[in-house]
Amino acid sequence: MTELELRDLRKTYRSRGRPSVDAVRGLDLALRSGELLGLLGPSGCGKSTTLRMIAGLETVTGGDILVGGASVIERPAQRRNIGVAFENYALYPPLTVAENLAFGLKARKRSARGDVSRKVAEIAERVDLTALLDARPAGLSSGQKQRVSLARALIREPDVLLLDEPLSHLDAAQRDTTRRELKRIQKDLGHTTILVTHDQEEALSLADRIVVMKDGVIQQLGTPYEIYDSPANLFVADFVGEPAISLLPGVATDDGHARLSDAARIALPMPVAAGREVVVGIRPEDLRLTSDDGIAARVTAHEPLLESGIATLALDGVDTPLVVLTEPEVRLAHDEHVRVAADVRLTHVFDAETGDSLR
Ligand SMILES: Nc1ncnc2c1ncn2[C@@H]1O[C@H](COP(=O)(O)OP(=O)(O)OP(=O)(O)O)[C@@H](O)[C@H]1O
Repeated sequence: MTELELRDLRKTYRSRGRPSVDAVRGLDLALRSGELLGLLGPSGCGKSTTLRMIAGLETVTGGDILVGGASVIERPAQRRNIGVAFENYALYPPLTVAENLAFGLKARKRSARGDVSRKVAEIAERVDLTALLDARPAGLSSGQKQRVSLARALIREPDVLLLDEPLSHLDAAQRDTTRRELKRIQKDLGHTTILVTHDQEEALSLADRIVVMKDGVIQQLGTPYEIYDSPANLFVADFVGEPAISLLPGVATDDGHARLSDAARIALPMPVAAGREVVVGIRPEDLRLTSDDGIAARVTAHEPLLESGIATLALDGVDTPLVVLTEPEVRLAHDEHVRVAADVRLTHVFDAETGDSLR
């Protein structure tokens, strides 16, 4: 069963004296029951607007939102049964954790007092908050506040769960643990979930599928592997991956190469008509330094890190730098001459004009 569906969903902001903004331009999406979908994109691409329209906190300019097959756009937020955990927690400071959780429940329907405390205890157990039920928000860490915010969204047993940048205020260590907990809780309880984030690592590690958005338009929908291994266009290739993919402009030759400059050529993974302007994309981990074959390059920077190093190379006559992951023991000097080879099967090729993948 499809639990949540967006059909040609649109939002235009109009304010007097200012040009209108098409924040969301015809979104079509169907989430399977229990699926966690990551909505990923840069600031201003329309993620929050989409989330707010689903939650009923923003009016819809066009299109439809269906939960369990029924349209909800005519329903006010409190009648949609959609749980939202906001980035800024939105907890009530004078109330204890238990009271904050109970508030979420009472706001929606009159529940018997015993029922409320049972539900609070149950959900606190689920998200590991039992020991903190009497604490107030001011005394909690960011990770704990995040869990209260999540618990408050979950306590209403929503049909759909919306998570807005759930890990953005956490430090690196908390982020790792909270991410794992979030995944466990979401899979345990089986909520159909949309997670909004601009952090690709968050999306890649948590989501069953990812939607990459730009300027209110879906660029690609796929599993984390599909998005990473087969980016649909230059934007997705560039946005997903850290360190970023190197994108090198070139011209296809009649012997199956892309000419990047007079001195630098690279084998193309598939036939492209000679003379066609392309952009060759190579991820840092798909390149290796070699002693004999490959292209001649000069080292412009090398950061030797614990697990692997990051080298930035200049190719003769090519303006775009090439970023390569190096083995942990490798040390490279500035201006050192090296040779570098790409794994042809993992090289991406895009149409220089449209930006679309040619695979
Ligand atoms: N209330 C509003 N009035 C006018 N324009 C708005 C309003 N809210 C958002 N916008 C505009 O709509 C576009 C999408 O904004 P939105 O907040 O949905 O993006 P976002 O991807 O969530 O960004 P961020 O990650 O920074 O929150 C932006 O151009 C933004 O300036």
